[in-house]
This record gives sequence, structure tokens and C-alpha cells, in this order.
Amino acid sequence: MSQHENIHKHVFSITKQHRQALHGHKSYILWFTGLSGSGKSTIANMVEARLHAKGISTYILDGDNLRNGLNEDLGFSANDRKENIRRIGEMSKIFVDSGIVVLATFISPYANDRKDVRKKVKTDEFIEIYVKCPIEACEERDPKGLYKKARIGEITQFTGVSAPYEEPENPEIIIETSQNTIEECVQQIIDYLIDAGM
Ligand SMILES: Nc1ncnc2c1ncn2[C@@H]1O[C@H](COP(=O)(O)OS(=O)(=O)O)[C@@H](OP(=O)(O)O)[C@H]1O
Ligand SMILES: Nc1ncnc2c1ncn2[C@@H]1O[C@H](COP(=O)(O)OP(=O)(O)O)[C@@H](O)[C@H]1O
Repeated sequence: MSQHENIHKHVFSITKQHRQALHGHKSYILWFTGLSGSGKSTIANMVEARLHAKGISTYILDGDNLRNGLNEDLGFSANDRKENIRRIGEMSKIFVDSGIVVLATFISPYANDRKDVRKKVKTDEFIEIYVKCPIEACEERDPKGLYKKARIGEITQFTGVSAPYEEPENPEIIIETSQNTIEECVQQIIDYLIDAGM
């Protein structure tokens, strides 16, 4: 017997469409993926400020922040990362249903885990942004000193050093943070959203 057999979905009268109409805009997920130090949080922070200034309701879900709360029980094994991304995917879907634009900033190194999130929402509600930056540049930045610790073995399973990162094959947007300024990367995302009517 399925454990879900006795769980019945309740349909409420106020729907995503009602909430979107109240907000006056579409809701969707901007999914930032990339190495530690590639610029996910920096860019998402500025994109959110630009959207907020236009009257768009937003929320940032960030790896470090969520791992101090909802996901405090998870580490960095492949299975724990999968569960991390699964939970964030479910949360992101709830945000989309509530009419809010989600900016999710997670390394999310496994292509299949990202694909699973994509499948949870409609095609145009998931915008994958590959925050592309060579590991050498990320390591040079090392904003939290984590690469240094990973190189001397103080942190294990560190993405790009002792754990894999699978590059997105077909992301909606690629920003190259070692080639372009922060402002240029932010503008590239804003331009995409304007072109897509978001
Ligand atoms: N082993 C290891 N590998 C990668 N990252 C590590 C690790 N240990 C701690 N950290 C810190 O955790 C942040 C990444 O968390 P995420 O939830 O985004 O990771 S994942 O998507 O589940 O792979 C990551 O944040 P960012 O630097 O902002 O990417 C690090 O600060
Ligand atoms: N073009 C750029 N885009 C994003 N970040 C940049 C860029 N150029 C330099 N940086 C710097 O790189 C660092 C990126 O750190 P962070 O945003 O925390 O990365 P992540 O969230 O991916 O770990 C910041 O110190 C930021 O100022």
C-alpha cells in the first residue's frame, strides 16, 4: 500500500492565477547554479534589487542561509545535496504558486537534481542561469576562505576540488563573471526577462 494512499489533495478557491493577478506579474524561478565563489549570491542580490524597484515581489533562497535552518541536517555527500535541492525545489514551487519570483542560489552541482526541479513547474517558470567562472578565478577570489581549507583537506567533498560540478548543458542564460562586470551580468539577466515578457 502506498504511504500516500490516504492523503487527498485539497483544492482551494484562490489559485496561482488569482495571486499573480494581485501581484500584477508572473511568478517563476531564477535558478542560479555555479561553483562556490562564482558570483551566485552577488548577482542574485543585485537582480533582486532591480526587480524589487520595479514593484516585483521576490524572495532569495540561498544555500548558506537554508543550510542553517530547513536543511541543517544535510551535509555535502551526493545524496545530501540531492535532498537539499529536492527540498529547495519543493519550496520554490510553493513560492511560484504564491505568486512570488524566487531567486535560488545553490551550487546544485548535479544536472539530474536541477532537471528534477525544472520538472516541478511549467516550462516558462524555470530559468536556469549558469554562473560560469573558471575554478582558478573562484579560487583566487575565495571570499570565504573555503578553497584554502579544501586544498589542505580541512573541508572534504568540496565542489570543484574533491567533488564534481556538472556544467548545465542548455541553460536559459549563461553569465561569465570572470569576463564581465557585475553590472553587465545583472543587465544580461534583466534583458532576458524583459525579452521574455517577465
Ligand atoms: N564541501 C562543500 N562543497 C561546497 N560548498 C560547501 C562545502 N562545505 C561548505 N560549503 C558552503 O556551502 C555552500 C553551498 O551550499 P549549497 O546548498 O549551495 O550546495 S549544494 O547545492 O547542495 O551543492 C557554499 O556556498 P557558496 O560559496 O555561496 O556556493 C559554501 O559556503
Ligand atoms: N562579475 C562578477 N560577478 C559576480 N561576482 C563577482 C564578479 N566579479 C567579481 N566578483 C566577486 O566574486 C565574489 C563572488 O562571491 P559570491 O557572490 O558569494 O559567490 P557564490 O554565491 O557563487 O559563492 C564576490 O566577492 C564578488 O564581489
